[in-house]
Amino acid sequence: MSSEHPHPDSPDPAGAQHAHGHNHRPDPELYRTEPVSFVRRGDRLTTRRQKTWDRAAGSYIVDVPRDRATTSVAEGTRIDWTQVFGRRAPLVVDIGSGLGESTVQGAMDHPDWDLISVEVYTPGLAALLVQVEDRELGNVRGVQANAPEVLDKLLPAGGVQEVWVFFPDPWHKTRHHKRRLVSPTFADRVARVLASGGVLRLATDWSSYAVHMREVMDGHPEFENAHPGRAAGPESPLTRVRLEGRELQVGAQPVAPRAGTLRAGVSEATAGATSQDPVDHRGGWAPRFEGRPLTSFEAKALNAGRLVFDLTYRRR
Ligand SMILES: C[S@@+](CC[C@H](N)C(=O)[O-])C[C@H]1O[C@@H](n2cnc3c(N)ncnc32)[C@H](O)[C@@H]1O
Repeated sequence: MSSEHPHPDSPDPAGAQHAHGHNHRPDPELYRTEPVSFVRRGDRLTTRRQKTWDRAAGSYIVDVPRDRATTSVAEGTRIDWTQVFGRRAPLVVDIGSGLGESTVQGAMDHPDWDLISVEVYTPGLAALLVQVEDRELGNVRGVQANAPEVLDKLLPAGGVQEVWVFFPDPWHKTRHHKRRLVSPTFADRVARVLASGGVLRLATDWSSYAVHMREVMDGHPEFENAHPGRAAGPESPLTRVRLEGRELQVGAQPVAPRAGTLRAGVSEATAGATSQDPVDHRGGWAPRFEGRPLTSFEAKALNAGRLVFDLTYRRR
């Protein structure tokens, strides 16, 4: 997957620089009120995916009226999911579904659920369609649109059972943090669509993003951590990253060493650590979600020595 996904931090994303620099290339995303969390990438499909797309997109990719950008959702759009799936079933929304592995796994494990893959990347959705056809899954649909707009405009208040955000683009550079998908406003959006008792599942292989996610979600009044205090202290993956210098091989940019007892090279990732105490006393990390397949993307992170942080929050 990563070979198909150029790292969002490598090229300067459209708009992040050109909007302020001397190169005034128009940015089609700038009309939006918030920076988007993705960079549009090549949409070229392999022959198999193209054939599948041509045959199956009409049935499985939900038709979304657009505003200005091709990934936008026009104001006033409503979707009747009962009509789309032909039944009323618990809705699970996989945001930034990549090549669709988690969606497909969820659909196979829970034929009684309906799964919605939200992804802007056409080859990802085409890969999803290949699996949906191969496995004859009737309980999956794809939506090709910007996730915050999907949450606001296409999903009913209190109508969703689970929202999954697995390995969102990390946006390492400080000036790009505003592009991170998980933010307080994102949490508000998820809170609106989740039913009471519904669940938000998060996973990332970057400790700085994990700390940020935990900060945002622990601070949100509508959510409670499903595993408060779990894996704190020496058990915490965060403690291990801090002490073992596991993010030395960061691809995107060199990580800044911190002063004090932390090993040189431990990143800003380490946000929240004091130079005296690298131990994560708070914990709250969830066990690995068993419904999350090991994607090639996650395998690559593990091979690079990074750890994976799972978080689960329940809507009050
Ligand atoms: C790093 S990949 C992870 C894919 C998958 N969840 C996994 O675990 O392998 C992140 C994906 O999120 C998608 N994405 C990022 N921002 C998005 C947004 N605002 N709306 C929809 N998809 C988005 C990207 O196109 C990319 O495919």
